[in-house]
Amino acid sequence: MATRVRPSSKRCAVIGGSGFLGRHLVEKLLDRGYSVSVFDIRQSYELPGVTFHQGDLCDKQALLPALKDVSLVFHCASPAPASDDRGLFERVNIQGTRTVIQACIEAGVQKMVLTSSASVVFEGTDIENGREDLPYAKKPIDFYTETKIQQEKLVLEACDKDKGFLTVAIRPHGIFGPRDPQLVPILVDTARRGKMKFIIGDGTNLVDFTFVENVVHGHILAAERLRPDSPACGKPYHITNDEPIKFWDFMSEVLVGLGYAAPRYHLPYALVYGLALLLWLLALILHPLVSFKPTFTPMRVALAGTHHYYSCDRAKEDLGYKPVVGLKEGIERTVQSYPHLRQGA
Ligand SMILES: NC(=O)C1=CN([C@@H]2O[C@H](COP(=O)(O)OP(=O)(O)OC[C@H]3O[C@@H](n4cnc5c(N)ncnc54)[C@H](O)[C@@H]3O)[C@@H](O)[C@H]2O)C=CC1
Ligand SMILES: CC(C)CCC[C@@H](C)[C@H]1CC[C@H]2C3=C(CC[C@]12C)[C@@]1(C)CCC(=O)C[C@@H]1CC3
Repeated sequence: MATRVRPSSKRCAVIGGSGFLGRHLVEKLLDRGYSVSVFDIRQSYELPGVTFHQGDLCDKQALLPALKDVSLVFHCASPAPASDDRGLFERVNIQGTRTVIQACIEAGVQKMVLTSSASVVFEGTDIENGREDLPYAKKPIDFYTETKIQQEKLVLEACDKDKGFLTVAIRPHGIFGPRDPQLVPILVDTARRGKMKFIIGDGTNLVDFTFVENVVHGHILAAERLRPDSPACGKPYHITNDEPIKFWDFMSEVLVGLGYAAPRYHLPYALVYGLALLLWLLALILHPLVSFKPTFTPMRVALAGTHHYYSCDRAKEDLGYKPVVGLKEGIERTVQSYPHLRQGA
């Protein structure tokens, strides 16, 4: 009689493992003795101990070989929020996540950890010390957020102890660190174009920025604590640095660290948000004729001018989470890692 080989608990797959967070996660998993199978639409590096599978996660047949003999799957793939492409977000984050779940069940995967986002509850207005029981945003701020909500619901609803398929979602916020393709590069590009002179609003709004290694730590704890008797089954967890900082202080520290001037002049929030909305609408209407991508999108302006910080008490209680790198050290290490983005480089 053919016996099915039980996948090793130290063999895992990282979907989206070529990305910023995914690669940091892969590196930490290797350090901890896991062997890793990466599935991504592109291959961005090579590492001993990692098997790469290149393909689109919407294609179940392409996914299955990457999940062979794997007991644990991390799903951290998503199109970049800046693409603002509704069709792409729906295809990858919603239909693609359905396919990932089906493929995991078919391949006998036992645990799945989704990288969701704390933004699933953000509607563009203040959130102070938000807990996981806040309702999902009824009016999500953009297509990215809208599809992250659907994605998280799909994954958490798929948790089924009887079938032996356990799921959990990690909701990070404002991830930063070495090799981030988004936050620091966009910030520096905006500064180089002379557009980082202004503070939107009064500059006192508190925000979470989370060093990438803390986000990785939260993912691995969730995976290792996820068992049929664990409170983590089918639940979302905020993972932050647990050190909310003024949005504009964080921006200034990064800018000054890289040799640029800190923003100084204040502009009223409502005015900038209104202009950003107008530009976004113009870009949408004129899209077939002219293509332009405004830097100050309504989403970025809302993130820059409101409080959005979250409690990670639930992760502390259920997962034993505690940040492993403080904000000050995280910022220093990030700034050091971008010599090519320094002023004058
Ligand atoms: N960067 C941030 O501040 C935050 C990110 N997140 C979430 O964290 C996750 C990772 O984000 P990052 O590492 O920042 O992004 P990233 O863009 O660096 O990585 C995403 C990876 O997904 C891959 N991918 C995209 N579409 C795919 C497809 N159809 N099939 C296979 N692979 C595909 C990309 O090639 C890329 O390597 C995402 O789910 C994102 O929504 C959540 C909160 C904050
Ligand atoms: C032009 C400036 C006003 C802002 C420059 C920095 C921004 C690019 C970033 C500040 C907060 C960041 C953020 C995200 C992307 C990059 C920022 C807008 C996310 C939208 C990434 C995906 C998420 O799930 C939530 C993040 C919130 C914070």
